[in-house]
Amino acid sequence: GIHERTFVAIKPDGVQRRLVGEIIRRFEQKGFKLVGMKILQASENLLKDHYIDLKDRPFYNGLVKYMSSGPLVAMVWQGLDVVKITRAMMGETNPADSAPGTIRGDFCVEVGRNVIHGSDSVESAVREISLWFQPEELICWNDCAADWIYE
Ligand SMILES: Nc1ncnc2c1ncn2[C@@H]1O[C@@H]2COP(=O)(O)O[C@H]2[C@H]1O
Repeated sequence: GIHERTFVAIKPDGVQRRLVGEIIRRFEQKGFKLVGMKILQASENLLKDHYIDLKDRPFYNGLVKYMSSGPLVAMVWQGLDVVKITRAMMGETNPADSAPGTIRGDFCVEVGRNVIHGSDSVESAVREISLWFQPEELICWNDCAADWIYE
C-alpha cells in the first residue's frame, strides 16, 4: 500500500562525489515521501549488523570498511511499491549491469563503489529501518500532493 517504506543509504562515495542532491531529487520527483533522513559516519558494528547476511562473503570486511570510511546519508522513503520501484531506479548491484537512466547506470562503474543501497524486500526494509532509525526520527507528514500522485 501507500504506507510501504524502504531504507535507502547514499554510501560514502556518493556523499564524497556530491550525489546527495541528485539522488534525493530523483526519489522526490518520482512522488515518494521522505519520512526520515540523517547524515552519519556509521560504526563497523552497525554495518556488520546491517550486512549480516553477507558475513561469509569474501568482500564482507572490505564492504564494512568502505561503508564506515566516511559519512553516509541514511533515509526512509514511503509510497506505493517503494521497495521495488526505488530498487529499479537504483539499477543492478553491479553498475556494469545497470541500465543508463538508473542511479548506478549513470553515476558509477564498480560493484564495490556503487554509491547507493536500498532494501531488497519489505521484510528487510522493516529490519533495516529499525536498525538505523529510532521511531521518533520518522516523521509522519501530510503530503499535499498525494491526491495528484494516487487516484
Ligand atoms: N563482488 C562484490 N565485490 C565487492 N562488493 C560487493 C560485491 N557484491 C556486492 N558487493 C557490495 O555488497 C553490497 C550489498 O548490498 P548493497 O546494495 O549495499 O550493494 C552491494 C555492494 O556494495
